[in-house]
Amino acid sequence: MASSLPAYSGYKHFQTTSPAPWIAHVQINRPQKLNSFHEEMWLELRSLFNALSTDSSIRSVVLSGAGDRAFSAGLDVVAASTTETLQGGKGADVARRAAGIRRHILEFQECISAIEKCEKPVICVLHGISYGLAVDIACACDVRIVARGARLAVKEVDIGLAADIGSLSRLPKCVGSMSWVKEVCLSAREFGAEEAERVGFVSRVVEDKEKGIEEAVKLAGLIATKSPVAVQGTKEILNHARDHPVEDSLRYTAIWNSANLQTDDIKAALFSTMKKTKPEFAKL
Ligand SMILES: CC/C=C\C=C\CC(=O)SCCNC(=O)CCNC(=O)[C@H](O)C(C)(C)COP(=O)(O)OP(=O)(O)OC[C@H]1O[C@@H](n2cnc3c(N)ncnc32)[C@H](O)[C@@H]1OP(=O)(O)O
Repeated sequence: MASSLPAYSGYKHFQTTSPAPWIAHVQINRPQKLNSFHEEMWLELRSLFNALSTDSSIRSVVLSGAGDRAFSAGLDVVAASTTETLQGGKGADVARRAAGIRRHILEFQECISAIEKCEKPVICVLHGISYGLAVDIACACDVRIVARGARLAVKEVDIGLAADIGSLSRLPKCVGSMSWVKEVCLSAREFGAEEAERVGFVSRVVEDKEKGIEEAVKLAGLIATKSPVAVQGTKEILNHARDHPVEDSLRYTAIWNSANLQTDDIKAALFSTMKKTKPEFAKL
């Protein structure tokens, strides 16, 4: 039975509970519209993940979508069609209109990047419809689990735009084949759970959403038993390594660990290994 997390009860479109110590389970909570996102939601998403990032009582996060039908159907296309940005922007000339639109896109990108920047590992469970913005979000997560029967698509070309909130930037870094990335991004064709696993986009396929959440919570629980200094450092260094040459990554790692090797957690972990006990680590 999950317990409530009062600090996160004020979010209108996300329900956050704690299924086990140190773990937050965030659910996108707009199932009647297949968890499609309007602006208030992505602003809430940023605020929520920024808060989780520095919450020392949380060590790992699970992200899923409420309802049986969708992780998310992506951008709320009804709300979006009336926004200034998709109506061509406001301003006296093209430069001023472009500046407004650019700022809007950058802010939207930042909201999704809040998941990647969250200091705690984020595991997402994709089920049902996972279109467009859902893939942008999944790409920003650290681990992806998918339920059999899921229908994923980098849908943006179907609504007339080049994806601009992260899929085109992150998907090539999540999977090995640029040919496959181009195929799904250029065509917006759907792909399923098995294909997502075959190309390496997800690390496992599970029977259904419930099983996915169960496995995600179990994985989040295992991560939470480790030193938070080690876990948060590992996320930071892996994300840095993804975007930099090996030489730069090695230098960054050395600098990062010149502080973090001084942690008490190493002594505690080594002691527990020798004594065959479970280490306890202070909050971070
Ligand atoms: C600046 C740009 C930045 C970011 C861009 C992101 C791009 C994207 O996310 S692209 C993807 C956009 N999403 C879509 O194109 C999906 C649109 N929806 C559908 O095609 C269908 O709803 C479906 C997902 C195939 C499911 O069809 P069906 O099983 O027939 O269910 P529905 O009755 O259509 O849906 C139930 C209910 O949800 C509402 N809804 C579904 N998707 C959206 C959506 N994306 N935006 C807003 N509302 C959505 C749908 O209208 C229904 O609502 P009712 O009130 O029951 O009518």
